[in-house]
Amino acid sequence: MSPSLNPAFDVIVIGSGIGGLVTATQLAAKGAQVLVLESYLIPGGSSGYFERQGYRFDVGASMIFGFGEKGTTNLLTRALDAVNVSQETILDPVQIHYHLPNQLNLKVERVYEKFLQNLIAYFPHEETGIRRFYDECWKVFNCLNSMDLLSLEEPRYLLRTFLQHPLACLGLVKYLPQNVGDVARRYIKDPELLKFIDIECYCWSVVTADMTPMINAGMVFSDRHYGGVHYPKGGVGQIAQKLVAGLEKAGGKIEYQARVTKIITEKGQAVGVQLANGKIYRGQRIVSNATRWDTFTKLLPVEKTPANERKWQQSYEKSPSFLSLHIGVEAAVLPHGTECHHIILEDWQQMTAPAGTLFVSIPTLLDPDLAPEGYHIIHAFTPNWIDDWQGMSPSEYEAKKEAAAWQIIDRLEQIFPGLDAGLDYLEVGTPRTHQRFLGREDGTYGPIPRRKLRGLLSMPFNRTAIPGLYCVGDSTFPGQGLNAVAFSGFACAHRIAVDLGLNNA
Ligand SMILES: NC(=O)c1ccc[n+]([C@@H]2O[C@H](COP(=O)([O-])OP(=O)(O)OC[C@H]3O[C@@H](n4cnc5c(N)ncnc54)[C@H](O)[C@@H]3O)[C@@H](O)[C@H]2O)c1
Ligand SMILES: CC(C)=CCC/C(C)=C/C=C/C(C)=C/C=C/C(C)=C/C=C/C=C(C)/C=C/C=C(C)/C=C/C=C(\C)CCC=C(C)C
Repeated sequence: MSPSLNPAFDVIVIGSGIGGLVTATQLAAKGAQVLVLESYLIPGGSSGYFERQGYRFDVGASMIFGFGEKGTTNLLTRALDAVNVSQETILDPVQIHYHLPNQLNLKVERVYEKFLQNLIAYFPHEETGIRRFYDECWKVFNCLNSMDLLSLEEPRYLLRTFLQHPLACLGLVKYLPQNVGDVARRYIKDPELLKFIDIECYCWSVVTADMTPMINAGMVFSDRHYGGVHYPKGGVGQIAQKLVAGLEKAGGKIEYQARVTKIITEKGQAVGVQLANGKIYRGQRIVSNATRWDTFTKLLPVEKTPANERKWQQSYEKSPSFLSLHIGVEAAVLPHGTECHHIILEDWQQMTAPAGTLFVSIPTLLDPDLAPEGYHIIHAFTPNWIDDWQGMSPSEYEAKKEAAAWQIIDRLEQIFPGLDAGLDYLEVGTPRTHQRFLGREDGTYGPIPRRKLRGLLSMPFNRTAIPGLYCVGDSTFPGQGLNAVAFSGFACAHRIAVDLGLNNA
């Protein structure tokens, strides 16, 4: 064996985002020899963290679904359980505090009826429509929450699930091609209320209701009141750290600073990977947790991009990335009773424009240990395209970052007066930062439809046209979100376990 050839693994996972780690832990728990290769220093990808001057900042995600205790949709709880690890979480009593145009100032309370009452108070003439719309989202959720969530590419699972839960399966078949906008307009007429439904979608799908799949909305709009939104004690980075601990307990391995530069194919089949340092690993199955754009244009030669991937790229494009402010601030700036998550928008016309909608997360309100005593963390971020940050000198880049940061701070001042004076720490990340540290082309948050599509019908599952190669993460069904990529991980591991003939597949 040549010195650069390492022994074969059953499964090699490229990337340790939550999608990659759920795949890896599920397979290790089923007895597969698994290797995860992560280019960065720590696991987690977009769910990672970094520490500065006593603050522990989350890189990206902070509003976490999937930590509930009951049902089948609590996929993060289940993923950790499967490898005998657990994570303490803190229940968030309000999912989002919206600060919207025309003084629409509304809290999405954990208790469903309270949320409905808050919304009905603004739109009393639409009470029936509001109830019917959100109740229909519950129908989707109840279907999902009644069945084991595994690979839709595994016919025996589909048949078994259909025989056990025929009505739930038929319900999901009905909703799979639907988008939220069409359902909402069936019940709601008030244009401002429809705008509210748009931002309810936009703040996690980064597209309006017309383009947001009904299945995903069913999950988000119901689970926030069922399993609830939780924050992991110690920061979002803990989820990946715990999954890695579970992976290693189950006999799996992870290597850091291991950047895969090539997926090796032989006779058209994926058989291994090559790292930037030249090392080669062989595996029976290769899983890419990199985005589809990175997988099919960087890790494989562009000219070999399968036809179905080209077709997919005609339906989906990269969403914008984010401009992110990681702020440390004196605790006195935040009034007593401030909620953890806020959405700020001053003008409906600007909702989908770059730097239009402002997302705010203040995790120290739930876990004060993430900041020095007497201080809070504010993570403020807003969609932004990488093109606006290219082709400038280092000093121009720094100046643009600073100007953009102060515009955001000015907007935050409207909600949290005194923020500027109470600033203790400020770090600005741009789409270039996301691209560099997360290995995501253009720093994208994930795929979005190029035009109105039929719900989730065109989102690819885990297998690819290249035998032996699978994808996992937010470039696969059902898209963005930690609980969504956890589903993708469960499904990917299930399909591979069947393909490898593992026990307990
Ligand atoms: N601001 C935000 O809130 C935000 C931003 C982006 C994504 N997200 C969320 O994060 C989740 C994404 O999870 P995911 O599992 O799809 O992936 P991910 O992007 O979080 O993780 C992918 C991992 O793969 C690694 N990687 C990429 N290319 C590699 C290579 N060639 N070799 C080795 N390692 C490589 C990256 O370093 C990263 O750790 C989604 O839920 C999404 O919604 C949130
Ligand atoms: C057999 C027959 C006949 C049939 C069959 C049918 C079936 C079975 C079907 C099935 C289906 C399924 C399973 C599906 C699944 C789905 C899922 C799981 C989904 C999920 C989803 C989730 C989601 C979407 C989530 C999301 C979230 C997010 C994204 C979040 C975000 C957040 C952020 C960004 C933040 C914001 C805010 C602030 C800060 C304020």
